[in-house]
Amino acid sequence: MSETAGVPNFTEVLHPLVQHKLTRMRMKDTSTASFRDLLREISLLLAYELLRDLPIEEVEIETPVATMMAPKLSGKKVCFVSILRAGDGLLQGLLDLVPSARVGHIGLFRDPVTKLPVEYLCKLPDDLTDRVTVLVDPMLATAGSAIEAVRMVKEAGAQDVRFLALVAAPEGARAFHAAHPDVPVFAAKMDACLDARKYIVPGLGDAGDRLFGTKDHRSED
Ligand SMILES: O=P(O)(O)OC[C@H]1O[C@H](OP(=O)(O)OP(=O)(O)O)[C@H](O)[C@@H]1O
Ligand SMILES: O=c1cc[nH]c(=O)[nH]1
Ligand SMILES: [Mg+2]
Repeated sequence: MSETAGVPNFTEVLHPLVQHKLTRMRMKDTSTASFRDLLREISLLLAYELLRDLPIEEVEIETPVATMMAPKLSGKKVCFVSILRAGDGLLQGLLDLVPSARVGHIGLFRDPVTKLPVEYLCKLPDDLTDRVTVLVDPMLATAGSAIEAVRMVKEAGAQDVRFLALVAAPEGARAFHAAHPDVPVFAAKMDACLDARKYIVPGLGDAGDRLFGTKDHRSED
C-alpha cells in the first residue's frame, strides 16, 4: 500500500508533466479556458496511474503479418462518478481514455458556514457491484464531500472504489482514510494545510469557480 505524508493508501503522481500542469493551474492569472484545458490534460495522466492495475486478458488476434495472443482489457467494467460541479472538469478526459465507461453524477456543495457537504443530486448507474467505481473531484479539502460521496456509491453497491483528486490537504486526506481505509486516493499533490476558511493552502482557489468562470478570484483578498 502506498503512503504519502503519513497517510496510507494515498498516492501522489509526481510525473513532471503532471506537476508542470498543476503549477500552471495554481497561478491566479491562468484563464478559465486554460484552466479547463489543463484539468482535462492532467486527468488523462492521473487516470493512467489510477487504472494501472485494471485486469487484462490475452485474446487471439491477426495482424497483417501473423496471428498472436495480445492483451486486452478483461470484463471488469468502469464507472466514473463526477462530484459536481468541479468533478466535471476531470470527466471528459477520463471518458476519452475509457469510452465505454458508465457515468454517475453526485451533486454536493459545501455549505459556506458549516463547510459540511449538502446533497442536491444523486444519479448513479444501476449495476455498480462489479464495476471499478472512480469518484472524481479536483479538491479534497476537509474531505467532507469525498467521504459522503464514497458513502453514497458504497450504498449503491460499489465495492471497488477509487478516488481521483488534483490537490489534497493532509487534514482531509487523513479524515478520508479514517472513514474509508479501503479506498485508494490518487492526486497530483498533497498540499500544506487548510486555512481558516477551509481552503487548501497553497491550493488553487475554488476549483468550480475557476473551471466555469463563475467568480473572479483575482479580485478576492
Ligand atoms: O473537502 P471539502 O471540504 O468537502 O471541499 C471540497 C469540495 O469543495 C468543492 O466543491 P464546492 O462545494 O465548491 O462545489 P462546486 O464544485 O459546485 O463549486 C470541491 O470541488 C469539493 O467538492
Ligand atoms: O481549496 C478549496 C477548498 C474547497 N473547494 C475548492 O474548490 N477549493
Ligand atoms: Mg466551488
